[in-house]
Amino acid sequence: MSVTVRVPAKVNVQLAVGAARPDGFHDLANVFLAVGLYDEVTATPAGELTVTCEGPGAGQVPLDRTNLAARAAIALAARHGIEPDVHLHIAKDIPVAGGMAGGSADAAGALLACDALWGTDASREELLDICAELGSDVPFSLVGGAALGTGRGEQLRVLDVGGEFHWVFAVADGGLSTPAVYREFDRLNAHTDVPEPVASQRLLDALAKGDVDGLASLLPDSNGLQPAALSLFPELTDTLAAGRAAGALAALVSGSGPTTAFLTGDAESAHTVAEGLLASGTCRAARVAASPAPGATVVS
Ligand SMILES: C[C@](O)(CO)[C@H](O)COP(=O)(O)OP(=O)(O)OC[C@H]1O[C@@H](n2ccc(N)nc2=O)[C@H](O)[C@@H]1O
Ligand SMILES: Nc1ncnc2c1ncn2[C@@H]1O[C@H](COP(=O)(O)OP(=O)(O)OP(=O)(O)O)[C@@H](O)[C@H]1O
Repeated sequence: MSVTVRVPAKVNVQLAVGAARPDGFHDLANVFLAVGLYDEVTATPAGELTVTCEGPGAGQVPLDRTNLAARAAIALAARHGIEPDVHLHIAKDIPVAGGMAGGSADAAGALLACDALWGTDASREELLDICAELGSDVPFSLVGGAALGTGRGEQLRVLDVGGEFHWVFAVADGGLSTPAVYREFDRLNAHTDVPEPVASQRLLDALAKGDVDGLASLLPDSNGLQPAALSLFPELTDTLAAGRAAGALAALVSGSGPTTAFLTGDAESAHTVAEGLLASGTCRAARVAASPAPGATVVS
């Protein structure tokens, strides 16, 4: 018997970043929105813990116990006093090291798949606790939809979304390391009094109403990590400009980057913007996706 779980990618429609805390993390007001690009994680009984991965960028994904999906299986097994003897297969469609929480999605997917396979029957609360131990983005990958993440992003409040939003994601040539982007944020703000991060009520209202133009007007300044990502990856400025020129309502760096996100008016304009981005030669691939998307879900 095998269990397969489908898990979405995310875009941060707001990422307000506070000053570095003593533990090195940053307090956030992180407005997560799940988007319809998915990884699938399949858990199958095995003699020992093994991981395989297929799909774009699979070569960059570690297949040992550092893989976030493997770490999720180990954490669940340890809590229940069993061995993590499972084969995890990851069918990857979320860009790797792209700021779209691909590794976090695999962790949430593996957790749910192993829980079903092993019959450990963990409560939602226990699953969310394990997710938070694995990484700041992992709880949201489990929950999906839209949520405000505070603390380091792991404390979630579910948000209302009143309509569909249509996106294009431009995949860059190369990746960015999340810790490196936060370090660059610290360097750029070394002489600044960084304010407490707060969620924008106007942005939450736009999400709740499904107000595409309202959301578009707020996105250009909504990602506090964008200056750091652009400083480390200056070519992204050209990608953002190309997407705007192709008709996107708004353009921003997705999370820590280097994937860039473009909000469009409808599904048809998303395809037009994707074509324009590809033709511009400023990205490696352009993916169309709608939001909100459901969180980690058992599909078979
Ligand atoms: C950029 C985002 O993707 C936005 O959602 C997240 O904040 C990153 O979440 P993540 O990849 O799950 O990050 P974690 O695995 O928890 O942490 C990786 C590293 O990112 C930095 N980090 C992460 C989250 C946070 N609130 N402050 C940080 O400074 C720390 O250097 C940390 O060592
Ligand atoms: N299951 C996994 N899938 C992808 N990368 C993984 C996985 N497990 C560990 N990693 C490592 O994590 C790094 C970051 O990958 P990931 O795709 O999660 O980045 P990201 O989408 O930028 O993350 P985030 O948006 O949460 O900051 C990779 O370079 C890889 O070395």
